[in-house]
Amino acid sequence: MKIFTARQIYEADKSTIQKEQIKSHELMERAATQLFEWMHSRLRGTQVNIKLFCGIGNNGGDGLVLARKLNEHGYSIKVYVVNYSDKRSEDFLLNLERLKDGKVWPDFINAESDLPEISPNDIVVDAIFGIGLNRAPDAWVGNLIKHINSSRAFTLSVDVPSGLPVDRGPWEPSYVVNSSYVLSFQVPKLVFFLPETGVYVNQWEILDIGLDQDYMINTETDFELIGRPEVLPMYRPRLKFSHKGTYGHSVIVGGSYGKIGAVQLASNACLSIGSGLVTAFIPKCGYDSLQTAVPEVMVLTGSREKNISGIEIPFEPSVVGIGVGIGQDDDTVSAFGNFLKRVDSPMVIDADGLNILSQNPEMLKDVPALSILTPHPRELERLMGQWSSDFEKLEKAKAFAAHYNLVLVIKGAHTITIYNGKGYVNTTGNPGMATAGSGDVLTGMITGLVAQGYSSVEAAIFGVYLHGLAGDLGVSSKGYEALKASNIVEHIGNAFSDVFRQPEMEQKESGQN
Ligand SMILES: NC(=O)C1=CN([C@@H]2O[C@H](COP(=O)(O)OP(=O)(O)OC[C@H]3O[C@@H](n4cnc5c(N)ncnc54)[C@H](O)[C@@H]3O)[C@@H](O)[C@H]2O)[C@@H](O)CC1
Ligand SMILES: Nc1ncnc2c1ncn2[C@@H]1O[C@H](COP(=O)(O)OP(=O)(O)O)[C@@H](O)[C@H]1O
Ligand SMILES: [K+]
Repeated sequence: MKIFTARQIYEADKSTIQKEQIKSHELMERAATQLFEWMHSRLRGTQVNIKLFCGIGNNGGDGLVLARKLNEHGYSIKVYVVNYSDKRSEDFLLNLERLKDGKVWPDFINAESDLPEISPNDIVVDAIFGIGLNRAPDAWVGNLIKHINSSRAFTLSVDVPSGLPVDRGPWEPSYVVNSSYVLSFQVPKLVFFLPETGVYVNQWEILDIGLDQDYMINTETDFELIGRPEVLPMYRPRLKFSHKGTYGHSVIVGGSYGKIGAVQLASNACLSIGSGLVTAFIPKCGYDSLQTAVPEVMVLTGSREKNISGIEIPFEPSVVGIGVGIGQDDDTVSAFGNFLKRVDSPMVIDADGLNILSQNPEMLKDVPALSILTPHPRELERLMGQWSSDFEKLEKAKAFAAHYNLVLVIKGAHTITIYNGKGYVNTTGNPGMATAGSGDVLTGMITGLVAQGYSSVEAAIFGVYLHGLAGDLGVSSKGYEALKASNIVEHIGNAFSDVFRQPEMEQKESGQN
C-alpha cells in the first residue's frame, strides 16, 4: 500500500472533487460518515460522554459533521471549537451552521478559556489539526493537548493525532495528542511507523473515503507499506521436479569464541526459509557445538581456534551471509577486507561485519553491488553518521544506499528497507523480538531467500516480513517476554503458511504500535 505525502493527499482530494463533480463539503460529509459509522457500530448507542475538540480547518470540519451525526442518533456529546485562528475554512463554517441548526451549541476555547473537564470515562474525539498542520501549535493549544493527554480518556484522532505533522518530526513533542486510536483517511501516514512519531499512535485504521483511484494508482510514492498483498506476488513456488541444488547453497560466515550461537541461529534460519544447502564457516572452537545443534548444516572451519583469520570457501556459494558474531579482531578485519575484494555477487552483511565497514570505510567500495546491509539503529549511525530526526535518517539512508548501490535494511519496530530511492515499511513483528539473536535469524532468512533466486530487494522485503510474522506467531504461544530468537526460527514454516491463509473477511489495513 502506497504511503502518500500531505501534498499528494491534497492532490488526490482535488482530483476526486473534479472527477466526481462534487463539492468539497460533500467529500467531508463522506469522510465524517465513515467516522460516524465506525463509532456507531462499536458504541451502539451507549450513553458515554463524547467530547469533540474541533479545530477551525477541515479536520475540525470533519469533527463537526461527526458531532452532528452523533447528536442525530441520540449520543451525549459536547463540542469544543479550538479557536486557534481567524482563518476558518469554508467547510468548517458551513458545518458549524448545520450543527447549530440541530441545536448543538459548541463552546469556543481560546487562549483565555479555562480547560474543560475531561473524565477518564469520557471519549475524546481529537479533530483539532489534521494534515494541514504547518507550524508548532500555540502554547495554549499545546496546553490543551497536554490536558487531553493527561485525562486518560480514550482518545480517537481524526486522520492524524493533532499536533503531529505528517512530513517531518514535531516541533514540540509534548504538544502532540497521544492517540488511543487513529482513523486515518484513505492512506496511512509515514509518521505512524517511525520511532520518534509512531509513539503517538497506539492503534490505527484506514477509512476508505473513495479518493480518486486513478490518481492513487498512477502516483509514485517514496514509501510503501508492506503487508500480505505486497509480499504474496513475490513468493516463488517450489517446483515438483526440483532438487536441493535448485534452491541454492548458502554460506554463513561468522562466529568467534562465545558467539557461535549467532551462526547457529542464522544458519538454522537460512535452512528453514528454504535454502537447498547451508554451510557455516566458523572458527574451530564452534565445530562440535554447531554440528550437534544443527546436523543439517555443513561446517567449515578456519585455521584459528577462537576467531576467523582467513575466509576460504572451496566451492562457489550462491550467496554469503557474513558478520554475525564475527568480532573485530585485527586478523578478522583483514580477512573480511580480503574476502570483499574477492567476491562480486551480492552478499548479506550484518552485525560486526557492518561495524568493520564503519571502522574501515575504504572497504565500502569493495562491497558487491546489490548487497544487503541489515543495521540496527546504532550500527546505522556508525555507518553513515548521526541524524537529527527520523526524516533526516531516511534521507541519509537513501543517499547512502544509492551511492554504494546497496539495499539497506533499517531494523526496528517497523523495519524499513531502502533501495533505489524508495522505502518499504514492514508491518509485522512485535516487541517480543527485542531479544538477543533475533537479528541473526533475520540475516539467515534473507540469505536463504537470495540463495533461492529472490532479487536482493525482494529477499530483504520478504525476509523482513516473514521474520516479523514468525515472531508474531511465536508470541502467540510464548508471550512477549519468553520469546527467544530460536522460537522465531521454529515459526518460519508457519509464517509461510500464514501468508497463504485466506483472510476470514476482506482485510482492512490497520495496525498497532
Ligand atoms: N484530503 C482528504 O482526504 C480529506 C481531508 N479532510 C480533512 O481535512 C484535513 C486537512 O484540513 P486543512 O487543510 O483545513 O488543515 P487542518 O484542519 O489540519 O488545519 C487547519 C489550518 O490551520 C492552519 N494551521 C496549521 N498549523 C497551525 C498552527 N500550528 N496554529 C494555527 N493554525 C495552524 C493551516 O492554515 C491549516 O490549513 C485532513 O486532515 C482531514 O481531516 C476531509 O475533510 C475530507 C477529505
Ligand atoms: N519492538 C520491536 N518490534 C518489532 N520488531 C523488533 C522490535 N525490536 C526488535 N525487533 C526486530 O528484532 C531484530 C533485532 O535485531 P538486532 O538488534 O540486530 O538483534 P541481535 O543483534 O541480538 O541479533 C530486528 O529484525 C528488529 O526489527
Ligand atoms: K486530528
